[in-house]
Amino acid sequence: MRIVVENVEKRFGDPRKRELTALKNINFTIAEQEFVVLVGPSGCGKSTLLNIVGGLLSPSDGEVYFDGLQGDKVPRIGIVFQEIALFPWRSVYENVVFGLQELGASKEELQEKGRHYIEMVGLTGFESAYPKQLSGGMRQRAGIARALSVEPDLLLMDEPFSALDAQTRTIMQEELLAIWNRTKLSTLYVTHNIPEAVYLADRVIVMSRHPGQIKSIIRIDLPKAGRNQEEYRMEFDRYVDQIWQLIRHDAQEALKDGE
Ligand SMILES: Nc1ncnc2c1ncn2[C@@H]1O[C@H](COP(=O)(O)OP(=O)(O)OP(=O)(O)O)[C@@H](O)[C@H]1O
Repeated sequence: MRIVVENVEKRFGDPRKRELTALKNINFTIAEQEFVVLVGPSGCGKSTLLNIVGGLLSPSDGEVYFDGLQGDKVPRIGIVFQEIALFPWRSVYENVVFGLQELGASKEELQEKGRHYIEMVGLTGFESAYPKQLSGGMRQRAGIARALSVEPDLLLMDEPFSALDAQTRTIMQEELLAIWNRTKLSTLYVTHNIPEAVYLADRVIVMSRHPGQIKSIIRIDLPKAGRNQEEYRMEFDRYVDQIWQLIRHDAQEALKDGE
């Protein structure tokens, strides 16, 4: 199964007045078990593209399809946003199994999968806690468990750690990689943070802005586990620098435009 994004274009606004072309000529694929990261300056259309891939927005032109999905099965998509929208009146367990409940899972399945994914994100013991009793990092973990619990064909993550402090963010990146190594889900991940992209990605899609287009697609040829170790430091930094050089000009322009 492969996700194909073909000739996607997105225009906002009234065609009779001034339209904004947010995305133009977007073509890429996400292979089975591939972790693809979108990076680019503010306003280049990362979130718009993620929402189109997730079916939350429709493209003005082009299409997104799941190639090789069995029969006429509807793809399952798990989404994690920057601010996790947990239901405040539901416990961690009730939040995590929410999607499964919507899909009509049996009570046994809810319990089994709830336990499994809560354990996977390190929240065992907090099943009955409510979101307001959790730290920001724990809330993100619960949101990740909720997205995983439906066992999606594609996991979408839009800046999931950007509201966290730097230390928590580093820990969460490591944990996400460990979780990904267990689930191997096809993933599309949006971030501003270039080292985060190099740390997590099989491939990084670098975008430019006005209109949002793909500037380059870079394969990160470093072992997935341990790429932050000393022995890979030089290659890691070279990737970070290569991506920064591609983004730098657009990022400066975005700053001038106040985006
Ligand atoms: N609903 C909308 N109506 C009109 N314009 C929109 C809408 N959503 C996004 N845009 C515009 O489309 C462009 C891309 O926005 P988008 O939020 O996708 O960028 P981004 O790369 O995710 O930005 P950031 O990194 O700052 O979150 C921007 O110029 C934005 O103002």
